[in-house]
Order: sequence, then structure tokens, then C-alpha cells
Amino acid sequence: MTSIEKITKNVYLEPHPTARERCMASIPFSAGDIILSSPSFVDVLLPAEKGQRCDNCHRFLGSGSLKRCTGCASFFYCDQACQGVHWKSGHRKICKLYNTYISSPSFQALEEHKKMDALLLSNLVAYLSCVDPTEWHVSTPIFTFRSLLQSPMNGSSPPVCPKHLFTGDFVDELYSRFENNNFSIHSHFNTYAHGIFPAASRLFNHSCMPNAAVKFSIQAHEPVKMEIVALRSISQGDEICIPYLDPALIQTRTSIFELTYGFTCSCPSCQVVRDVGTVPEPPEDSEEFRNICTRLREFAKGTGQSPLFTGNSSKFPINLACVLHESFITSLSDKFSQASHDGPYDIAMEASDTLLALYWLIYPPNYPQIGLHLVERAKASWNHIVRSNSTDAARVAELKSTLSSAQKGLTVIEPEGDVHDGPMEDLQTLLEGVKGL
Ligand SMILES: C[S@@+](CC[C@H](N)C(=O)[O-])C[C@H]1O[C@@H](n2cnc3c(N)ncnc32)[C@H](O)[C@@H]1O
Repeated sequence: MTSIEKITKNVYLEPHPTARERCMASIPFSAGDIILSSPSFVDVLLPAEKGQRCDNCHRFLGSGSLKRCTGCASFFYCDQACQGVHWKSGHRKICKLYNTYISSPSFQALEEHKKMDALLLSNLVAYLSCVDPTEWHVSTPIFTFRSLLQSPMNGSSPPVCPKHLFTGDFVDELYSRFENNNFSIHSHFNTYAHGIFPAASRLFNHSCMPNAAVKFSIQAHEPVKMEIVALRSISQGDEICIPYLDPALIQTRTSIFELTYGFTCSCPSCQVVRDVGTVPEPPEDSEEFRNICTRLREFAKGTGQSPLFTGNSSKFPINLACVLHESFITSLSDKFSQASHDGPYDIAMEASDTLLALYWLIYPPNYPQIGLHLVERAKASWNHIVRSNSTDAARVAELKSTLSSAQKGLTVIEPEGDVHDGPMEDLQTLLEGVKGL
């Protein structure tokens, strides 16, 4: 039995013409169902999170509340149980060497993302050296990791700590799987760590209109768990895909797929973007920009499914091509954030309406960004009502409807990551607040 068969009967692999294999649903799923739950194999916290989260289970306890490793003083744990697990799973091979390693010129010369790779690779090497090679058999994550496709990106591995536990060729072989397989680990969709999840890497291909997404579950004394969640109904026999990148990266995603992952995306969204051709920049003139926004909102209101979702290029109005420019979403998000706290609220609401129209166009239904934005929109509505000191019935009705849509969308993907400080908490506070209006 392979490690994937061991962890789930929900899915199976079948050949794919260009991606080697693809992951198919063995059973139907509804939006919000967990398709796969898989613990982290190896992970490493971002530097800013060190001392804030437990290095073993990733619980956020804040500075001063964690126990420091007395050997290196650079790793932090909630308690002895977590420290014991981390020690046995590799820290014992790193502890004494760690500080010399991270202050070495060869480590310091690395770019930030390479530093993360170097630390992850070091933890992987340390972990592997703790497991007898006779136990690296087919049903283990080690075997699954070594069976992953290699990235087309060449380049030798960064320096590792500890050195000389394995040959350089073996370390390079491990590293060749990093670029196209590793994951950012997030809490409420803010990245706080990087990790290796071999089963998910072996199973899921990419789509810019995915039917599933990745979320993480943090539990005391347990390794962080990746959960693959259905974003919409998935029928038995459908391929299950996740997004490797934010689909909003419409210009840059194609070259990242080609260079880092070695494939050309053939999802419906990419087909339409290819048919559109060169995407023009949005107009600089504010009146023309507003006209484009109005046309986008009208377009989103008038059709059922986004043409980028169905792949039907003939339904995409070419005079809206500039909304696919990455700078369009940035301008809208900036406009919204500038006005959502202190106003002008009509500007915030108009930017929010346009953002939601754009999200409808570029994201699949229930994509996390939609629910997250709805909560931010509800906060802006709330600010408007409270600051204007009037309970305008239409405004309150609009706020209630935003909250109900946010709740519907977010419950597909939330809760994720930390127990506190998530959008669900904000949503609950607002739901309580509107009761008093
Ligand atoms: C994380 S693996 C996915 C699992 C892979 N299909 C396998 O059989 O092991 C990532 C690699 O799969 C391939 N891949 C993923 N999504 C693809 C897609 N939409 N089209 C073509 N190839 C894809 C690329 O080679 C990429 O580097």
C-alpha cells in the first residue's frame, strides 16, 4: 500500500497526458468537505514568527510565552512535549551547529526565499538522518517525497546544516523537488511558514479556476495539518485541482508555471487570457478608469458564470481587457483600503463593488479572497453607519446582506490556522453589532 492509499480512499491517481498523473475524486464532495488531511512532513517558520509560535506545533503564543531550547536558544516550544517531538525528529542533529550555520557568510549571502529553502532542506536532511533507510519504504512520506516530479529549475542546493550526513548528489536530488512542490503555510491566508506535504504534492495539479483549495489546521502538540477543501460540488470522477499561485497574477503566472513548474496551464481562465492576447494597462484618466469600473460591474451583474470560469472567450468583452491587468486589482484594493476606515464611504463601496465584480471574473465561486473581502466591506459599512450616527434602513439591509454572503462564503474554507484573530471572529462581532441596529 502506498502512503497515499494509506491516508485516503477519497481520491485516486490516473495518468495525465502532460502532468504524469492527476488526482480524481473517488466519491462526490460538497463545498466545504475536506478531501484530504495530511500532516506536515517537515516545516520551518518564517524569521518574523520565530519566538512567537511553537517551532513544533506552530501554535501562536506570542513573545515571552514560549520555552527556549537551552542548546541553541534559537528554537521555541510551548512545552516539553513539543520540544521532545522536535528534538527526536531532527533538531538534535541541528541544535549545536545552528547558530554558526545561520551566521555563516554562505547562508547570509542567500536571498530571503533561498534562506527558507536552506532551512527547510536542513530540517529535511536532519529528519532523514534520524530514520533508518530500511524504513524508507513505499508506504512512507519519505518514499512519496522522493517520487515527486523535479522542478525544471536547475541549480545546486544551498548550504545545509548539518553537512556530510548524506552525499551532495543526494541532497541535490532532494532539493530538486523544492521549487515545484513545497507549500507556503498560512493562517487566515497570511503565510507564516514553509513546509513539505508529500501526499498533497504527489496528488494535486494546478488550475487557475480550482475546485479545491489548501487550508491549515493548528492543534497543540500536533504537526500542522494541511487540509484540501472542496470549494464547490465535485462529482465522482472529476479531477481535483488546487491553485499553486493566486489566480489574480494574470500576467506573471504563465511564466512562473513555465519556469518553476515546467508546464503550460490549460485551465479555462488561461485559455481566455491567451485569446485576449496582450492585456492593455488600465486608463490613467480617472473618468475613463471609472467608466471601465462601471462597465465591469454591469458585465458581472448581467451574466451567470464568468467566461474565465467556463473558458468561453467569445463571452468576454474585449473592451474590458484592461481589467485583467494586475495593476487594476492593485488600484482598486488601494482605493478601497484608503476609504474603508474613515471614508469617503461611497468611494469605498464603489471600489468594493468593482472588486467583487473582478473577483467574480477571475476567481472560482467560494474562493477565499471573496469571503475575506466581504468581511472588510462589512467593516466599512459598519464604520459608515456608526460614524454617520444614523441607522439608514437601506444601509443596514445592505450590511446584513454582506454579512450573510460573507458567512456563506467563509464557512467553506474557515476556520483555518490560528484559533484567534481570523475573519470569522470579525464576522461574529459584526453579526452581534447589527442586532443592536
Ligand atoms: C505538485 S506536482 C503535481 C503532481 C504531479 N502531477 C505528479 O504526477 O506527481 C507539480 C508538477 O505537476 C505538473 N503539473 C501540475 N499541474 C499541472 C497542469 N495544470 N498542467 C500540466 N502539468 C501540471 C508539473 O510538472 C508540476 O511541476
